[in-house]
Amino acid sequence: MPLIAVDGPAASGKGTIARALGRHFGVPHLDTGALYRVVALSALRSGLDLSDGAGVGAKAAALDLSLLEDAELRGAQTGEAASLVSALPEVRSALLAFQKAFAAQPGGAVLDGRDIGTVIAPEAAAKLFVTAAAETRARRRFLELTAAGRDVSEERVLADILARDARDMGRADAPLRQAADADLLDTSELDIAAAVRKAVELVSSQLGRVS
Ligand SMILES: Nc1ncnc2c1ncn2[C@@H]1O[C@H](COP(=O)(O)OP(=O)(O)O)[C@@H](O)[C@H]1O
Ligand SMILES: Nc1ccn([C@@H]2O[C@H](COP(=O)(O)OP(=O)(O)O)[C@@H](O)[C@H]2O)c(=O)n1
Repeated sequence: MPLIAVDGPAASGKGTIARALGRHFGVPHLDTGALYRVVALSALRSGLDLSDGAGVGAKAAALDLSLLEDAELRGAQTGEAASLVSALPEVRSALLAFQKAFAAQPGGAVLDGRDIGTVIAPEAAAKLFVTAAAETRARRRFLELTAAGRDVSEERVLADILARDARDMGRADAPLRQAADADLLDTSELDIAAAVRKAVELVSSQLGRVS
């Protein structure tokens, strides 16, 4: 059964695509970014210093999955904090086993994140690296946040996204990068339906199937 890895920068549409791939191929989906967001939210609420590897690592080891439903999970502050805590090796190693176990399900799986094709599931049968122009990504995230009732400016969202991408690509432990065997999917000029169609086509071809 197919194991599919989807990576890419913030608001590129990787979650939307990964969810759709899960439905199309009939495999469960894991949004790994949400795990880092849960850790960030726990750390923020406990007043931890976000560079405290041991303290934040303990939050990752005792993952409070009820926070997946928290209203603040998708907020910009949580995303920024997630990008800070995700650079801590203690946090990455505490989340490794959970993600690897999800990927190893006998029925297959699709995971999206930053290091799925490179670290979590390098053996994946199909890999996509989803990207889009930074301005396009900022626009999408801005629309998403304002639809959720958040008061943000598009300029601020763009600045946050650029800062987060730089940190995610520049960290020593599992940096964001395209795996050598991943297909690049630029969604800048594609709406959701077209992006999903293209993703299904690329993954089907990697799996040696007709889409
Ligand atoms: N191709 C697309 N065109 C327009 N909007 C998109 C596209 N893909 C995703 N979106 C929207 O952009 C936002 C971010 O998408 P998401 O899949 O959550 O990105 P990521 O998981 O990469 O952060 C969501 O509101 C989503 O509905
Ligand atoms: N596999 C992953 C997934 C997310 N992350 C981190 O978690 C943060 C939040 O991830 P996310 O996927 O929810 O962010 P968006 O792309 O949705 O904005 C990212 O900025 C990364 O720093 C990671 O390091 N490794």
